[in-house]
Amino acid sequence: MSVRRRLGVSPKSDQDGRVREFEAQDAAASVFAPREDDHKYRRGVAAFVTGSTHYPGAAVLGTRAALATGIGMVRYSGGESETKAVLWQSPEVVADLASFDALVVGSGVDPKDVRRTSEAREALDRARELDATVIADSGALGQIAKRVLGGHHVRRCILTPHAAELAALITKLEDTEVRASDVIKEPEQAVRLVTDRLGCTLVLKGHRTYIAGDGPTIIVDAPGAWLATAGTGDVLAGAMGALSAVASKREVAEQPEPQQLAAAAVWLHARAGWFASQVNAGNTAAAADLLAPIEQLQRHGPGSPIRASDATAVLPRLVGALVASKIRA
Ligand SMILES: NC(=O)C1=CN([C@@H]2O[C@H](COP(=O)(O)OP(=O)(O)OC[C@H]3O[C@@H](n4cnc5c(N)ncnc54)[C@H](O)[C@@H]3O)[C@@H](O)[C@H]2O)[C@@H](O)CC1
Ligand SMILES: Nc1ncnc2c1ncn2[C@@H]1O[C@H](COP(=O)(O)OP(=O)(O)O)[C@@H](O)[C@H]1O
Repeated sequence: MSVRRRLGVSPKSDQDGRVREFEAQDAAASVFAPREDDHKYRRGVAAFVTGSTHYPGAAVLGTRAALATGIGMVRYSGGESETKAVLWQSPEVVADLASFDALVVGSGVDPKDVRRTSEAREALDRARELDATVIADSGALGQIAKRVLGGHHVRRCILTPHAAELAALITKLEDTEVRASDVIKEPEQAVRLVTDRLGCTLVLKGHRTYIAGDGPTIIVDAPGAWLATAGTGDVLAGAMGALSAVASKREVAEQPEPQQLAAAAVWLHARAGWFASQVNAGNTAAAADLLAPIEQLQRHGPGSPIRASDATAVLPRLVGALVASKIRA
C-alpha cells in the first residue's frame, strides 16, 4: 500500500479534507427518542447471531448493549447454552429471527465453528430478504466480504474489525499478505481499500477509530485507554445494531448514513468508557448508571480497567443526554 498519511499526523492538519473529526452534535443526529406512536416494532428491532458455546459472553454483552442503547426489541438466535445465557441476563430478548431491521452477526463466532457459521449464513440470507442493515463483526467479516463480492445485495453493511481482523480481510481480498502492523501503520489506506472494494462502511477499532464510508473518513479518538479490555468490541457492535435499527424506522430524510451511524456508536462507546473511568479515578457520577464501575472500584481500587459490562451500564445515560441535547437545540 502506498502511504498518503501516517498515523501520528493530526487529522486537523489533513490537507485534502478526507478526514474529519466527530463531535457530540454529530452523534446526536443518529440518536432518536421514542415517538408517541411508536410500538416495539415501530421503534426498531435488532437481531443478534453472536456468541457461541465457547463465547456465550459475546452474545450477552452485545444484546445487553443494544437494550441499554435504546431499542424496541432484541431478537437472538443461537444454540441452547448461549441462548440460555442471553435470556438469563435479559429476559426481554425474544429467541428467534422472525423479523428485524438490523442484524449484528459474528461477535464471539469462530469462523471454524461450523454450526455457528452456518447459522450466521442463514441470518445473512434473512437480512437480505428483510433488506436489513448488517453489522458484521469478528467471525462474520470474511463471510460478508465473500457475499458482497459474490454479488449478494446487502442494503447497508457496516464491518467492525480490529487491526488484525482487517489485515486478514485485506489479505483475502488482495491475495497478498498484510499484517496487523501494516494496518496500524497505514490505517486510512487500509479502511479506504476495503470500503472501496466492498461498498460497506468500515470501522477500524482502536484507541483512534477510523470510520470509512461514502464521505470523508471519520476519526474518533477515545478519551482514554479504558476500553482496551475483552468484550468491549461486542458492546460496540450491540450499540451499533440498536442505533441502526432505530434509525431505519425514521423518515428517509431523517435517516443518517451508515457511516454517520457507525461513528455515533463509536463516539458513544468511547464516552461510555470515559464515563466509567471517571468513577475509577475517584470522581462521582449518577449512581444508578454506575453501579458496576462503583462495584469494580471497591473491589479493585482506582486505576483498574473498565469491564465491557461497565460500558453497557452507562450507555442509557449517554443516549438520554444526546436526545435531550437535540430537544433543547
Ligand atoms: N466474553 C466473551 O465471550 C468474549 C468474546 N470475544 C470474542 O471472542 C472471539 C475471539 O477473540 P480472540 O481474542 O481470540 O480473537 P481476536 O481476533 O480478538 O484476537 C486474535 C489475535 O489478533 C491480535 N489482535 C487483537 N486485537 C488487535 C488489535 N487491536 N491490534 C492488533 N492486533 C490485535 C492479537 O494478536 C490476538 O492474538 C471474537 O469473536 C470476539 O468477538 C471477545 O470479544 C472477548 C470476550
Ligand atoms: N487502547 C485503547 N484505547 C481506547 N479504546 C480501545 C483501545 N483498545 C481497544 N479499544 C476499543 O475497545 C474495543 C475492543 O474491541 P475488540 O478488539 O473487538 O475486542 P473484543 O473482541 O474483546 O470485544 C474497540 O471498540 C476499540 O476501539
